[in-house]
Amino acid sequence: MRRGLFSLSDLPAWCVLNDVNFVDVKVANISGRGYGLIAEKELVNENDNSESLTLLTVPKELILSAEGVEEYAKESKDFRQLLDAAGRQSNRGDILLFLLVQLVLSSPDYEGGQGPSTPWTQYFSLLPEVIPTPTMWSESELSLLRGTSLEPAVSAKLTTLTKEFDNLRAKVTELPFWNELLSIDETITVRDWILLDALYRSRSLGLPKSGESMVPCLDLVNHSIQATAYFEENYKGEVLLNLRKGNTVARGGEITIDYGHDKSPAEMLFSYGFIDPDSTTRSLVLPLESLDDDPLAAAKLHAFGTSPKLRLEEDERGIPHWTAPFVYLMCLNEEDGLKLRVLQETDGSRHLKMFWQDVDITDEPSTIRDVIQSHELHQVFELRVTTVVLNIIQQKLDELTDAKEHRQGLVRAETRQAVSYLRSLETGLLEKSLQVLEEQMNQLLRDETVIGYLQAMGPSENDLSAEAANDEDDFS
Ligand SMILES: C[S@@+](CC[C@H](N)C(=O)[O-])C[C@H]1O[C@@H](n2cnc3c(N)ncnc32)[C@H](O)[C@@H]1O
Repeated sequence: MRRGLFSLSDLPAWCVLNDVNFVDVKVANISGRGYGLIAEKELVNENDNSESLTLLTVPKELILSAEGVEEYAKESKDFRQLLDAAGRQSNRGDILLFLLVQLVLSSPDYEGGQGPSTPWTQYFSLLPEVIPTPTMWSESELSLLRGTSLEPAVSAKLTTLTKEFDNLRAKVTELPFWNELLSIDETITVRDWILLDALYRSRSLGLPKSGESMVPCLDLVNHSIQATAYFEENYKGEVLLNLRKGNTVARGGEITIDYGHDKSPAEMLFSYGFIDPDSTTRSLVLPLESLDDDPLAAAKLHAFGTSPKLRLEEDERGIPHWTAPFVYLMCLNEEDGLKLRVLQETDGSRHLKMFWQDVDITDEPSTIRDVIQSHELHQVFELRVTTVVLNIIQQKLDELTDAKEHRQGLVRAETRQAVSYLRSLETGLLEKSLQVLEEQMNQLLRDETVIGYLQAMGPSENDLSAEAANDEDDFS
């Protein structure tokens, strides 16, 4: 659907009308970052200054939160109908529906009849049409992600967004206005839904009282690890942007906030469409799949409860560490002491229970790593686990280095640059992790219990251990 027009020069009047107050700062174009906030004069907040220096105040009524959505539903019967038909599953989903309404109300194609506009209706047109997040990339750009940890995440997200949009269309068939826009005329397509999701993901923030919300004007502030400002929600429910203590911003200098310095490079690119080399932790997350020949695979996945992941992260000394509690479940079986049982309650309901040596770990499946420590064969278990993790990392590294660049189609220079940075960070982390795991494996292979166990297993198992680092098997 065509977007409405609302330029930066219209913003001051909108702010006056809606009680948004900028103090000594203004919105400007920032090279390579879209809009951002800059100082109109030198801003100083001394360390010992007990008063916060507030640069922006946004009234509670403008905050787009779960409460804000409900307020609008009270004012607009049409929106309430839409929410009742297709919403109330999650705060995010309801906010996306609110944004969908604003997209329609603010479009030059809109011919009226859908209830009152809100301050957001006009403000929506100021928001970018193109967000650099991967869900909005072209096929050629997406192909650059091949082998990275982001490839499965983006593909899964696009599948979810398509399903959400199809669901939305199915749920509004009884609402003629929306049915026409979404299904008959197809004026609104899945591309619009992807845009709304990207806007939400890249511009929402967690407020202490209102929860995950979008705050107009505060969402124009860019990120830096050396952030000069921070936001807060005061007792009146207003959102404030304050200069940090001990900070000075020169006239014309940009005011920034910290979007979160514990995010991995892939998460940063996924949520915001850029990687800040200074602010990302050296980490990556890979989805885990059960071992092909594990007869208990489905039960273990069910008992684990969440989708299993392998996380690699470098500490401050640059040493990589891995966490993947599910790999312990992958490598343990009945004969080791892992039991999965379906228990029937007196009311007839059935539950899957998981035990390690008769200790019930159903509620805390991730504690498996700790509870096996006291077992006499725990070094043998560690060897299996290390072998599996090592194989996963080796395979990922091969995928990453084997992926050939697909040169067809348009690829923006900034996208190519971001992906190439991501690839080099992930390659480095995988290589380092591999080295550490190989050392761990060699140490385990020198352990007396492991040696004894492998000898007892006979020559074939022994040969296996000698080539463990390259082995596809899991020793189980
Ligand atoms: C909350 S918005 C900030 C305002 C935004 N620049 C605009 O024009 O509306 C977040 C988006 O700003 C851009 N951005 C913020 N900080 C950035 C940075 N340090 N480097 C590059 N882009 C940045 C990214 O496109 C990100 O998705």
